Amino acid sequence: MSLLVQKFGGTSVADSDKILAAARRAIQAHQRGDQVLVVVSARGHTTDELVALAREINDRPPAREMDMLLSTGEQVSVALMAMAVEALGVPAISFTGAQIGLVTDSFHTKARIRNISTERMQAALDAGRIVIVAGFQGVDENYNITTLGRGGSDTTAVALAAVLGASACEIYTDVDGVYTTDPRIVPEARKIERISYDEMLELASLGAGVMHSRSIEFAKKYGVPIHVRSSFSDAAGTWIVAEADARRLGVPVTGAALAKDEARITIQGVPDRPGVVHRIFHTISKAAIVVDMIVQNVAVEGRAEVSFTVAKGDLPETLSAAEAAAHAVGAIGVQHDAEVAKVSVVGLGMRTHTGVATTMFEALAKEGINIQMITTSEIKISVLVARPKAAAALRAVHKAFLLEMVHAAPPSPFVPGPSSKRAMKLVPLADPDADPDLPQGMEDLVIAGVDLDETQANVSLFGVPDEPGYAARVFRAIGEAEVFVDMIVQNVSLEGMTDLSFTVPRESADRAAAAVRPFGGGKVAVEPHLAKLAVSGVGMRTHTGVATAMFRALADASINIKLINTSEVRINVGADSAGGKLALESLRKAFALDER
Ligand SMILES: Nc1ncnc2c1ncn2[C@@H]1O[C@H](COP(=O)(O)OP(=O)(O)O)[C@@H](O)[C@H]1O
Ligand SMILES: N[C@@H](CC(=O)OP(=O)(O)O)C(=O)O
Repeated sequence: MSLLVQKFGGTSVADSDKILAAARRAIQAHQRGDQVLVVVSARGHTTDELVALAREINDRPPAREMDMLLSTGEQVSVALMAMAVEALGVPAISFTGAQIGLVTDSFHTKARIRNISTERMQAALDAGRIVIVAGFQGVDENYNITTLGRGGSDTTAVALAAVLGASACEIYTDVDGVYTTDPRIVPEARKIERISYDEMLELASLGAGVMHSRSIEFAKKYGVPIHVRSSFSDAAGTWIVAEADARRLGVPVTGAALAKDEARITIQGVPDRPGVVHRIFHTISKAAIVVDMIVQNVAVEGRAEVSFTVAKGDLPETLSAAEAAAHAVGAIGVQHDAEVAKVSVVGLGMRTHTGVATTMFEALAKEGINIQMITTSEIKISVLVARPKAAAALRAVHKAFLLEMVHAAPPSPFVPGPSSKRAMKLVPLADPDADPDLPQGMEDLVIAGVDLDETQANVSLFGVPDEPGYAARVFRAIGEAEVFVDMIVQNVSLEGMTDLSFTVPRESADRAAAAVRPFGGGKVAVEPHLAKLAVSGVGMRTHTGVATAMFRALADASINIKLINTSEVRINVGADSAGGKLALESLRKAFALDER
């Protein structure tokens, strides 16, 4: 008998009819012979209403009391859902997070799961009941109620599927799957039949609100297939699965996303020497701010510009941290823009297709949209644009990659394998016999590897005019010279001019330099010996300290950082090749230690 986890989001339990409809779905699966565990969120906009209510009373409500309050939304839902299932004639039992021993750390309003006890749920399932669990909540070691951060019910559902060895985790929502982009902004968006964990992780963090990034990290770590589908229809939705099951040949881009509420901070005139980048991000991560797009390009006259983005709401705190950091490292100043948005494309196919960046930049150029910043990773390209242009930029990019067509012919439906105990061995909390080599908490960071690539060269083009169409023309010329570009970094322009850096295979560096020489001020620099260092793993974004730890390890080895780009699953740094091996050693040492 296999076990199915079904999660119903706020929109799917908004009123009593919807609760009854969700209960019927759970019962259908139960009647097919599955054991069924249901995770529910607070009804409709309950959580938002509770947040607003708290703010009416106290504009800085204590985080512990906030969790006490917010967790009530899900408690209402589980009770009603259990009543609905019982009303339809099937035995059910509801549990809060505390009642299933979902133990978290004590970071109120953004707690991480450490451990879950399966006994009580398993006993109820074995007794033939449908088990209903409150999403989004847990309890710390001292029995304080905690919540997992907004959207956290997805994480609860996937975590329960992981520890119980469910055959799949179904996420029921108000759309019938993951779309090529947000269908509210681009009505031509198409449903994606299958997507890999890494692509979904990128899309989720880049703005596709349909799934919570942390839940995908869980699914990847524990191998849980996720099926995102509509609560209001029986149509197959989107399967989020391992790469081998998701690959689509011939398609470079799987989806596009928009993060609307971003703010950009630039630290100007940062001295180009080892340790400086580490000091900057250490100061910012100490303020518990999640830094997103980090861009540093090659220094001019011993000074570089370091830019990064944060959620707009975090801007005031970030600015004070950035100003302190700038002062500490002897930078010239801090500049910011609160009116920016990030548009990204994601696809496994980018690893093998050339010209993806050019297509994206040309689509934006055609709409007259200026690209303020560029950063890339193996499977994504992100650009920063002015917020009022964001929706038009997303539509243009979606169209350029023919995303309204590529998913029209669905592959055969994914069939999950039999239920198996895929869960990693979990160490009981505070167990004196715990194996120090195993993660202590389910959401601990897992570093998969540290790599050194010494085959690349860096090409920088200085004095590029900051106007629409430039990046498109430059990368078209590189494409025509048949050069495969790996990392692209363009920092924000401060005086109407910007610099563009990119990495290419060493043997094609001169060809690339010749191709871009006609552009900009014509000043091109080739750094033929670049060491590209990468740290990859699961939890890189949610554990903000990873980039900082990487920069610290490089600073300790006196390695100067020249280029940075980050993604959900990887942080890449370009450094002087002379120190490559030393840097690799230093990183290996740094990440052998458990981060938290
Ligand atoms: N790429 C995407 N595919 C599907 N939906 C998306 C995407 N990007 C954003 N969305 C939005 O996410 C919404 C569903 O997420 P959410 O409101 O959190 O649901 P729930 O309350 O069920 O958890 C959809 O209504 C859709 O507008
Ligand atoms: N109710 C919580 C948790 C959650 O995950 O909700 P939903 O599944 O509706 O996104 C929130 O609004 O953040």
